[in-house]
Amino acid sequence: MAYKRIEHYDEDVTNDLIKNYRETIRLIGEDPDREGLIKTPKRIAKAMQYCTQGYGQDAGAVLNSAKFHEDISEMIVVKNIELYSMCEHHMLPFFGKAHIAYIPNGWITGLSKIARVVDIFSKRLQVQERLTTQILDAIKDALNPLGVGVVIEAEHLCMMMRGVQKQNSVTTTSAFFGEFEKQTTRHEFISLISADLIKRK
Ligand SMILES: Nc1nc2c(ncn2[C@@H]2O[C@H](COP(=O)(O)OP(=O)(O)OP(=O)(O)O)[C@@H](O)[C@H]2O)c(=O)[nH]1
Ligand SMILES: [Zn+2]
Repeated sequence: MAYKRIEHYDEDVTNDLIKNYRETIRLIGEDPDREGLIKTPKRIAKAMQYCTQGYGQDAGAVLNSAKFHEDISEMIVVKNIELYSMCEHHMLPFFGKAHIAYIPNGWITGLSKIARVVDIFSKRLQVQERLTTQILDAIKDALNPLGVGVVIEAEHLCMMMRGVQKQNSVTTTSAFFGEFEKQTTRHEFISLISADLIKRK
């Protein structure tokens, strides 16, 4: 699958979504023909396609598009990569930060490509755990590195604005492969990101 960015919206999908969101607006007791709402179904249709554009994108192709041969065996860390995703249970946003490290094995990738991979898997309906392992697997498969570590911290609106209504909980998920399964390597990575972890009073 080629790496593509959505620069236009699929007309048929947009028209079908507009019909759906007009109906949704009506079902929640609003008037879809009210002046302030008249363009809303189209806005949501575009926003939803934007927020789920990761389905049309291939993380492996992105990582391979800027892959360079380098004999480096030290840890590379890209931290504080902001992410916005939607939980697959409520289709409400969850958002936070990803911290990613890998130890190359002859190949490195462009730093921005690591952040692009986060976007590709975030812009789908997700659970935070699967998002974490998908990022890990994509880097593992594309670069064949000695190790990969991924830590994601996120706040889930489905736990904040509804449901259990906890405003301060932060969910941390992690996935480790290869060298990062060893405690020393894992500790080095965690110590490099520890100052950046989300703090709560
Ligand atoms: N493991 C995991 N759970 C998530 C994630 N996002 C949302 N959830 C949870 O998915 C669960 C769905 O539970 P259900 O009982 O089917 O749904 P619900 O009745 O709306 O649950 P409440 O949110 O507790 O009101 C909830 O516990 C959510 O907190 C995620 O990324 N990972
Ligand atoms: Zn949810």
